[in-house]
Amino acid sequence: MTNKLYDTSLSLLTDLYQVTMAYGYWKTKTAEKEAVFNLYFRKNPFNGGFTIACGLANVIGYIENFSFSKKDLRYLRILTGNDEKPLFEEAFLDYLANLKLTCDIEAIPEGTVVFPNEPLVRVRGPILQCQLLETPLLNLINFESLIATKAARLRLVVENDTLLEFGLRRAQGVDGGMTASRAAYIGGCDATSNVLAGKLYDIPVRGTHAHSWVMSFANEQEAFDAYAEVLPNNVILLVDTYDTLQGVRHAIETGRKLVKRGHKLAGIRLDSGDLAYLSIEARKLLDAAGFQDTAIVASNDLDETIISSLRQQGAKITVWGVGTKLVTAFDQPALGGVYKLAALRHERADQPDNNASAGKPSEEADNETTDGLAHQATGHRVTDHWEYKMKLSEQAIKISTPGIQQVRRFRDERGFMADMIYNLEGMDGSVSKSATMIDPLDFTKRRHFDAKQPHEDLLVPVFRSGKRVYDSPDIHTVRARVQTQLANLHPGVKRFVNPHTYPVGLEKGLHKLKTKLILTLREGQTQD
Ligand SMILES: Nc1ncnc2c1ncn2[C@@H]1O[C@H](COP(=O)(O)OP(=O)(O)OP(=O)(O)O)[C@@H](O)[C@H]1O
Ligand SMILES: O=P(O)(O)OC[C@H]1O[C@H](OP(=O)(O)OP(=O)(O)O)[C@H](O)[C@@H]1O
Ligand SMILES: O=C(O)c1cccnc1
Repeated sequence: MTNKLYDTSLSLLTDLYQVTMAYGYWKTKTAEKEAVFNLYFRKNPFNGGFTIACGLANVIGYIENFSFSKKDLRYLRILTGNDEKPLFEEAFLDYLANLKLTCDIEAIPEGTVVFPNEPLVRVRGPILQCQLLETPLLNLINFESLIATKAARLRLVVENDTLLEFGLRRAQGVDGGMTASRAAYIGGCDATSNVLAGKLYDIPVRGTHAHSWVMSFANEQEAFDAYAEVLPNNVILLVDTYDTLQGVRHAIETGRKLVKRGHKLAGIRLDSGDLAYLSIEARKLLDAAGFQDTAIVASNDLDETIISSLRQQGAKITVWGVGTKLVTAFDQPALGGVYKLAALRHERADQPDNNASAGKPSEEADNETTDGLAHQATGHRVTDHWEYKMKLSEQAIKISTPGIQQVRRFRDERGFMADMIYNLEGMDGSVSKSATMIDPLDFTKRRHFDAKQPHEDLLVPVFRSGKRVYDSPDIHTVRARVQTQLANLHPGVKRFVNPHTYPVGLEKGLHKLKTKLILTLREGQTQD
């Protein structure tokens, strides 16, 4: 029930520079050079302590449908450079016409809690193909992860109350609305008002009515009675069109008539004014009239801060309708996910690697000379020779991590303890015996894990040589996963004000590899 918006190839849904670089790789005969790219973000959104991974199902749909149609190629053919001459030569367009994705892709399943600098997706394959996937992968993962995280924050605040997503009218266009509804449900909403999202994604749909219904009648009582008459099984009356507490009395009147007909007044909705005060007063009126089971729904520019405050004020609201601030991720409109080249495969098996060590994740790595080391890999290739790549920056946080990365999450009986990023290709099995994790921003901070420490590797195979090897769980399973994942997080990581930083570090061998590479690259710069 996912991906229906992406049942067609969207291979041109990318930045032009990806296509021009693809052309460059093709032209310089490096298109097939094997590369590894990691997709990760550097900072949790909303000044929070965690992020929810989301968007993989749509990534899978995108990749499975990937191809350049005749129409796509016709368009690329007419693109010109500064000199008005065609950008791409015909033979390249023929190459694209026959291009089939053959990448290996690993990803962290949707609904997993993730943290800065961890690869959420790792793409390994011909560099031209990896490059073409950068923009769409970022587009798909960044937005959905952002919205799922926002919804998860709202869920933390509303606890067991009902959370409805009402955002379509304020969403960023059609797709923004659709994917936001999907991600919001995964993050923790109970239902959406978006009917198409309900249909395509199997999300429960719910709703009340608008002020226009009330305004279209001679008076409020008539409007409520008429609504109850036509929809007796879904009576949630919006009471604030004229005078809220008077509106509650009118709703009670309609409720009495409903009860006589064997139905019930399911709820009233407040959409303006002081929601704490009005909900408390409305609750008193409803209870006094015997409508203890009638729920009070609230909406009006809500977000997790306002809801938290309303609950602290003793508001008697049990159903929360959240629109604009959820689907637009109002206080942080983008997750800053990036996609960085982390390794390039050497073509000749006996070629020494002058740029970096093998990044052995073991205690022994310390004792070895790492210069020019050609290492044995334990994966499906007998000998792999990788040149590790990284992007330097003056800001430590912006320096990318090299390597073919995997994330190992350690846990104890209380929940998740720490995540260790390690270099898979440098792995010689010893990481499963014991491992040392180093804080990337303070190398003196270390943690040791022995072989008995329960753990899980987060990235799972999704595509092998372009063929899908992973079935996305249904959306309800993904949604449930978010809650079990959050239950494993220390409360300090989940708090909104100055959250505790969940420990994410580099395995010792990878830390060494990164440090050495930084030094090599900086030296290279000064010599130039
Ligand atoms: N008791 C409360 N504590 C904190 N925030 C509240 C409380 N009651 C309402 N709010 C929030 O205050 C914000 C705006 O309310 P404001 O009074 O400006 O407009 P309004 O109630 O929508 O008025 P109107 O729609 O009549 O113009 C909304 O985001 C609403 O959710
Ligand atoms: O406030 P949001 O979180 O976006 O939730 C959705 C809003 O959409 C509807 O009204 P609309 O905003 O269209 O009109 P109104 O502001 O006049 O109520 C509804 O009554 C909510 O207030
Ligand atoms: O059903 C509702 O009450 C609703 C739907 C969309 C936006 N605001 C409210």
